[in-house]
Amino acid sequence: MGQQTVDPVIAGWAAGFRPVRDGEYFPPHSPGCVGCGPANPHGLHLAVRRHGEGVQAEHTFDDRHTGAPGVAHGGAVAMAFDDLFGFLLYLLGELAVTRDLRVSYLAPVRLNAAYMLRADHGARVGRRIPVSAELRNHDNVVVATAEATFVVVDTHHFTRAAGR
Ligand SMILES: CCCCCCCCCC(=O)SCCNC(=O)CCNC(=O)[C@H](O)C(C)(C)COP(=O)(O)OP(=O)(O)OC[C@H]1O[C@@H](n2cnc3c(N)ncnc32)[C@H](O)[C@@H]1OP(=O)(O)O
Repeated sequence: MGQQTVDPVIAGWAAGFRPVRDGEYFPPHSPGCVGCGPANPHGLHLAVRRHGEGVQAEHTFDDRHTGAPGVAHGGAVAMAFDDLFGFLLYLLGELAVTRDLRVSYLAPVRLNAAYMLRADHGARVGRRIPVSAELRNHDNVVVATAEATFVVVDTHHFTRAAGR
């Protein structure tokens, strides 16, 4: 590393994740994370908690994430899923990144309405971790689903990506 400064967020990930009890909220990936960071004014501000061996979040998309009038942009919905998957890593104790993400949009996701997100992981195979998630409306109807493959990386992946 020499004289280079290690990003404190990456250093924190490298130090490992603290245990989180069932029902407890996780810390954000970073203060500026567009999915969950409280300091990002453009972000979703997802608040994610442990639910058994999975994770869940209540979320309301707002006008900042408009696609068609009154409807959440599909990219914003995909971002919510992708960020939610990132919290499964806290449970797994692995550093990993999204290699692919497939979203099925089954019904429009309305703005300013509460939804429930839930994600679970499968068993790691090689460096691959399969994950899946659902988005349900207040009537408990599934309006979108997602599947992704996360690939396990080491901290150098993030320091390289950050140009450090
Ligand atoms: C706590 C940490 C929180 C982090 C923040 C979370 C935020 C939310 C999640 C994100 O937004 S992550 C950011 C978006 N993703 C990226 O920026 C990743 C960009 N891609 C890469 O850097 C590389 O492609 C990657 C590190 C993922 C893989 O490159 P490698 O050269 O290291 O691996 P390789 O391509 O050889 O494939 C690794 C494994 O994945 C498998 N694989 C590759 N593509 C696949 C595919 N499409 N489907 C299934 N498996 C696949 C491949 O067969 C192999 O399996 P095995 O290890 O079992 O042999």
